[in-house]
Amino acid sequence: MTQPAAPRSASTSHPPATSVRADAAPRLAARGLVHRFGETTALAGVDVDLVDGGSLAVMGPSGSGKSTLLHVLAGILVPTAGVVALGGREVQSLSEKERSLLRRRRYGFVFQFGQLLSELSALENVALPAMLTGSSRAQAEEAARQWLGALGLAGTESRRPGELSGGQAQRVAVARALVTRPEVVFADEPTGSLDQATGHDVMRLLVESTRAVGAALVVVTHDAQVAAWCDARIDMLDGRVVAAGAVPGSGVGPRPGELEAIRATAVPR
Ligand SMILES: Nc1ncnc2c1ncn2[C@@H]1O[C@H](COP(=O)(O)OP(=O)(O)OP(=O)(O)O)[C@@H](O)[C@H]1O
Repeated sequence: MTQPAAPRSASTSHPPATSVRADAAPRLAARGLVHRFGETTALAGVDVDLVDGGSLAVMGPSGSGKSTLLHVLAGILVPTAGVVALGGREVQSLSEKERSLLRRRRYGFVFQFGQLLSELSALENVALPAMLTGSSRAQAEEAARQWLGALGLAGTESRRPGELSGGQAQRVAVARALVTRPEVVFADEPTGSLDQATGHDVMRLLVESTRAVGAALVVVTHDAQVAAWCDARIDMLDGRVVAAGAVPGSGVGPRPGELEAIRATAVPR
């Protein structure tokens, strides 16, 4: 087992920040990422490796480039320079349509405000991505029902987002992100709208269930306690990684029975 080390300061020649397991080939690898918005350089040369089952927190002050990094890694933005490779295949040269398909089929997303569709039930919100990637309605709804159960939401299937608490809505968002068995999950301030206890509950489920399906996770957060749930963390400033390292003693593991329920869940890739 990898022994966690204290975060270390990064030099200009530091190795890529990685979501731990130095021996594993990265699922998503980024090298030399630069992104400019006009005169503003949001990313000034960032290297990142995300490994299967690993989790990486991205921290830093407002304007340091965290969201831009997430958007470039996820293929929402095309970098001005640098390379992003998923499973060894470069993605930044794909067409807009191909990147859109990639995001739908191989990535999951969790945002600060779950962005659930208000007119759909919790079950329909979770089933929708599975249907969009080719599952029948019956298959998708069965997978959605299992995910909702695994995340402690049995009984909420028919409720609309407006009838859920903030924590329940974010857990539905986690289920929706994972129902397609993505390879990488991107979360931007996933607990930003929640109180601390509820936020920890959501982070625990997000980290453990992402790990259980073998996906890589990247979490943008302002909150060091949220980052502490991840295996590793990078700190950004002015578009650069200024510190990178493993997070000591991260996570406390799932509650009894929870991981089994999660493992038994989800539609095949
Ligand atoms: N669409 C855009 N157009 C122009 N400049 C942008 C755009 N998006 C971000 N920027 C600029 O790029 C830099 C990095 O922004 P980014 O949103 O990535 O930072 P952040 O660390 O995520 O900030 P926050 O914590 O406030 O969300 C900032 O200077 C920001 O003003």
